[in-house]
Amino acid sequence: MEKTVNRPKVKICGLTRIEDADFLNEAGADYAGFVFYEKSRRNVSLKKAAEIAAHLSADIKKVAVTVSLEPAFVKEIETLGFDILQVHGTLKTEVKEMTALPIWRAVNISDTDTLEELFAGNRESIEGYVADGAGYGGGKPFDWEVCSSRVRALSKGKKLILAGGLDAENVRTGIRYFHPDVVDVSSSVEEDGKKSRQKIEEFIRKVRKDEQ
Ligand SMILES: O=C(O)c1ccccc1NCC(=O)[C@H](O)[C@H](O)COP(=O)(O)O
Repeated sequence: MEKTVNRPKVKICGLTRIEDADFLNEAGADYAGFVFYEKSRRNVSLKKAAEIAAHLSADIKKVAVTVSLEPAFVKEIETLGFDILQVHGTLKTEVKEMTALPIWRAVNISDTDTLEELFAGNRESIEGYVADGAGYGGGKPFDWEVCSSRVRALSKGKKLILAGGLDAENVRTGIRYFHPDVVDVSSSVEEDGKKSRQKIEEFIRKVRKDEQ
């Protein structure tokens, strides 16, 4: 018998095609992530992101996923109607000061010894922490066993978004470890580098499966 845990919302990250929006609508995702990072294979232009976003159901929140976001880019993201700014790398002071959008601070965990440092600072200006694996959208989990209680404590009072190598097989374990508000996935819901309708549906089904 599985112990009852909270049912988190689901973010599907790295949309690159209009049909990806259809997949999220059909599967009932809660958040859609658009990657603005030139080095990523999931990078999209603002124009392309706007085109895809226009096909999303109104109740799916749009997350702009960025790395060391430049202040000059913030207004453009706001103009396109994004709901949340997700910032990996450095969170610049000017960015915090200039936007009213909720900020999700991503912490890419590679060295568990430095976990506390990753969560340090910026606390008052952020809405949530994305606890993510090493690399950007790398599809690898961090050490849940070593980190879960510390991550829960460090993110207390903020939203916790669990990311990094989640898939339909491990997501319920991740939920039990972290009790996240949101689970965030990209790599495992792809087939040949493209989002897969079937994998997205399967992932969301697993997250929302009734507890027994
Ligand atoms: O996905 C990317 O290419 C990416 C590039 C730059 C910054 C962040 C990126 N993805 C970050 C995410 O939103 C999450 O880490 C992602 O959904 C989890 O990815 P995965 O481990 O592949 O499931």
